[in-house]
Amino acid sequence: MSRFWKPGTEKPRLVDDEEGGVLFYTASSSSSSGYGHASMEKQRQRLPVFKYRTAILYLVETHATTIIVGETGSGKTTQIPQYLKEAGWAEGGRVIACTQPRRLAVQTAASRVAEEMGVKLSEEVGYTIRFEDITNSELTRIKFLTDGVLLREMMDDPLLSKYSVIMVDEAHERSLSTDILLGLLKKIQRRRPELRLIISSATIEAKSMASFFDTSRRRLGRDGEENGPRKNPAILSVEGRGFNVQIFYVEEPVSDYIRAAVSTVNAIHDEEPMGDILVFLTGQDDIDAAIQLLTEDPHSRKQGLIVLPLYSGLPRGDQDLVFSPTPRGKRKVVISTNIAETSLTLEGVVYVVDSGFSKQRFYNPITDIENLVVAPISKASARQRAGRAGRVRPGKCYRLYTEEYFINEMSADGISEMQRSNLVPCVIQLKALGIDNILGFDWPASPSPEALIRALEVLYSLGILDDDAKLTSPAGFQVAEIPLDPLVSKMILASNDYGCSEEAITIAAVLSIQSIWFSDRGAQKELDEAKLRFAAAEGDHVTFLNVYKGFIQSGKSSNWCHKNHINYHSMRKVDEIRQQLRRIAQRIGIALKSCEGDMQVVRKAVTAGFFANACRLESFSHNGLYKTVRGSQEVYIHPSSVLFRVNPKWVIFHSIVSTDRQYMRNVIAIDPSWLTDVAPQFYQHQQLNPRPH
Ligand SMILES: Nc1ncnc2c1ncn2[C@@H]1O[C@H](COP(=O)(O)OP(=O)(O)OP(=O)(O)O)[C@@H](O)[C@H]1O
Repeated sequence: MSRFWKPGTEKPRLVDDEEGGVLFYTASSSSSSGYGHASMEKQRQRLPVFKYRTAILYLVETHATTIIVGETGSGKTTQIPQYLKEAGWAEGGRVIACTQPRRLAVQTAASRVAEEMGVKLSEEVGYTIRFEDITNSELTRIKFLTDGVLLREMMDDPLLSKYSVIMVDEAHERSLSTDILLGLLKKIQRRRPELRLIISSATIEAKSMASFFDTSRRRLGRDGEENGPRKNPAILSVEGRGFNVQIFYVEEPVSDYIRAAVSTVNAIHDEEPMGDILVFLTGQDDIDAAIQLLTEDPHSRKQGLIVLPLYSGLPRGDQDLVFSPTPRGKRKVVISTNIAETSLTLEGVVYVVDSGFSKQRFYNPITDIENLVVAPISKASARQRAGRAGRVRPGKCYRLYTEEYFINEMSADGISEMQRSNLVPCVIQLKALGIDNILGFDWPASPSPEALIRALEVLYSLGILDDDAKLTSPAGFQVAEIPLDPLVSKMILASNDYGCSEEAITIAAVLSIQSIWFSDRGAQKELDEAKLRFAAAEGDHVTFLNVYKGFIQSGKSSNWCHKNHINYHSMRKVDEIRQQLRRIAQRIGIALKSCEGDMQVVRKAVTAGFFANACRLESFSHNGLYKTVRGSQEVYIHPSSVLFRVNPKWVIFHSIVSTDRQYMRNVIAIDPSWLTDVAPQFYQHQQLNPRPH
């Protein structure tokens, strides 16, 4: 049996990192009083980055690119944009941009900076995430946004001309959008020497990033002298962090990280002084399981704990609870995915419990399947997670893996998303920005040629690229204008021909949020019954239409949602996204039209977008074994689908989740002849002939 170290029962160890220095520098005891009643301005001045204010402003002035590495919590995200503004970089109508890989980080950083500046969020300080623009084109001077949104802005303004400085924060995450953005910003710099870039992170490999941006040899003036700012990037290392974070490791590997996380939370609650706990698990399933153990299991339930989930699909109201102050005498436990890993400050958090895992995308170009799989995190992520403690007072981080594993086996940075994703969205984005030679694009880390070729092939079959691999006109340009996965956008475009754009837009809106169902723990039976009231024989997409229709007929009533186990906040969001998509559709020439209940045309429109995800029933064993038509991969219908156990012969799925098997989520029944109608180049007849048995 593995021996599980329990906090409080043995002496905590403060450990050294692999470079020999103390992993987390211990702040002097005077800092442990926290900021308490200090004024906001004093708080700002106590952050480690404050000592570097002049140096940062000097480097930004004199260098085209500045790379800033500073511990988590040192003040990079919240302070640097303010320093830039104070130094005049937002004068003359210019804007300072700060990008984040995650939506939640964008929202919280913008709120914090607005609060520190004493201004209303949406005016001088604002933010933009997909489907939510809290800025004012006249007033906003500091703008937080996801890197994906900044990429979209390039479609209207390829040189991003309104920005004076663009700070790419948390660059170590190497999200798909961050990498595309870095490649494009490097191009823009050549055309806009006055633009300044800041690349910041706690854990970035500064030297390789610097060599990527180093254009000094290419940019010498005629006489060999440099013009304007220096083209070789400056690297600044911000020393120090706010507060000490002690790191603890388990002595033996744990076999069940959910149970280990729960027992660690309970041990902290029993043994440690007050302070909230942030637990990192991998996804909603894990989180629900841990919450169930912490709140319902008589062996592990504790008094005085307020247990809250945090994941990207959580409705806004529930997310806000996480940020609300903890009532006196209680301890909040936030159980989160890696959404809380970077940039976030949860004020009451003193303890972090790190499972060592996260859900990551992995794409296989051979099978053409992108999976979300639970995989070990990198050292960079582990440091970010630990950095969520010790932000407003000293903290502790409990790692549910051994120290030896951390030092010897955990990879330093992990694999960038670019190298493990389906590249269809990335390729269309670059094409829309006029980058024709995708294979020759200057990537910070090159994607696999197979994945790129596969993406080109899919886009060609969708009619989005022509024989010269250029965007088709108008279809390719129209699809690129819709801020959704190109397969969903193609479905909307095709719905124009089938006369069902209203339905396709509703489906697209539902697919862009995590779930419209309210999954109350322990109420699975009631949820299943509620689903049956809306279930359509054609599949999940048509079921969504039934739910949306019911919601509208109820007058968008929260009561109606409650009675039907439907998440009211999600439906409000669907309605909002739907309105935005309708506006975009009209702008690009799609007629808004309903097919008035003719579900065959809706299914054809779905097929026109998702034909690459077609599957054929192979056998009824194990509740229905399917194989993908293109890659012959074994897949099953997910139990949450209305088609689970119904098993139509031919289906199309929206996405795959992997647990013990590969499960198709959001499934619709189709007629195989539609596949050759909508994508003759992709499907040759002979592939579709064998009958299921
Ligand atoms: N919402 C908040 N409430 C209270 N304090 C906050 C808040 N946001 C930031 N702070 C304070 O400002 C400090 C700096 O935060 P900031 O996000 O700028 O750091 P950072 O260097 O960007 O960290 P990271 O690398 O983790 O994103 C925090 O450690 C915390 O003390």
